[in-house]
Amino acid sequence: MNAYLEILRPFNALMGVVAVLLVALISGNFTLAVIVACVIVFIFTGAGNAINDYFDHKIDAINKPERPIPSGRIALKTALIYSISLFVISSIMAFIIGIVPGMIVVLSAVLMYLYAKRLKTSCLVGNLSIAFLTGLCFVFGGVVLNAVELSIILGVYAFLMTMAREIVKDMEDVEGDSIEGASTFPIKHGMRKSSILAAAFMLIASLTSPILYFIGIFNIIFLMVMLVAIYLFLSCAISTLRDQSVENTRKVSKQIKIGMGIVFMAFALGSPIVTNLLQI
Ligand SMILES: CC(C)=CCC/C(C)=C/CC/C(C)=C/CC/C(C)=C/COC[C@H](O)COP(=O)(O)O
Ligand SMILES: CC(C)=CCC/C(C)=C/CC/C(C)=C/CC/C(C)=C/COP(=O)(O)OP(=O)(O)O
Ligand SMILES: [Mg+2]
Repeated sequence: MNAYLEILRPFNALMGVVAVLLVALISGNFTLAVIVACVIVFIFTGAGNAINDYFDHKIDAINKPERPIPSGRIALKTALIYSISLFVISSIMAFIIGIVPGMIVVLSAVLMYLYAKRLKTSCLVGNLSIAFLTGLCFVFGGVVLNAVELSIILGVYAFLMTMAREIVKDMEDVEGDSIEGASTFPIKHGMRKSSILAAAFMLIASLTSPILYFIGIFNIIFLMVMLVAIYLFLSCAISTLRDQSVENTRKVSKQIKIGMGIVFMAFALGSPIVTNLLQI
């Protein structure tokens, strides 16, 4: 894959795009602004991944040398200019949609930069920043599509599950992070307490998610598909509590991401448009 595309982590960026499309699908508000919002989220997420790799280049040279910067396929300064350019482009596009979307993107870009430069090494603050930005992805779609209340509800779930996954990722990176002098939750409070905190976030998000059916946002198909995701998240929680090894946390991190994909399908199949289509 081209290094300038790879550094954006296009799969993550597309997940952000899907989040915006889901808000459109669930709210039934399809306008041209959806397309612009999707492009903004793709570019912003890519910029966030690029600035993250820029500040991580030393630790990535040890842990992930195949990445574009440590492998020499993108020069360090070029990566910085590339990331900042993408933040500027996504901000300008957002202001074209409106003042509020523009302010959301600019403030998010500042938070993303601060996360990558400094916040990620501080206990829980880095996790909260990424989880907030991931949840804000839905809210950004809601602001553009005039479906703010719905998007906040979905954003809260994205926040909770991303918090769980970020803590698991910090457990996976505990060796490299401690060499770098980071003060992540696993380093400060140990792997056992980290596994309990991550499992708590997974359980809260999973076990409360059927509420979205009972309050009428989604149809019965949502509930059926969610049972698969809930089963996966519960097994991730149990696995993390049982085994805090790097190998197992790497496996759990991947499984949580798969669970997020299943939740995306539950949101789509459970949406009112499908309800009307199937007359259920
Ligand atoms: C139980 C329930 C309803 C959960 C909802 C979970 C859900 C739908 C989450 C959505 C998450 C989302 C919008 C993700 C966008 C992609 C993204 C950039 C997420 C932030 O990931 C940061 C992570 O550290 C990147 O690392 P990696 O994935 O290893 O590259
Ligand atoms: C607010 C708007 C307009 C959009 C939000 C769009 C989204 C989904 C933002 C999510 C935040 C984001 C860009 C996260 C990616 C940054 C990242 C890779 C964090 C993890 O970094 P590390 O802890 O270094 O882990 P890695 O090993 O994956 O590098
Ligand atoms: Mg990194």
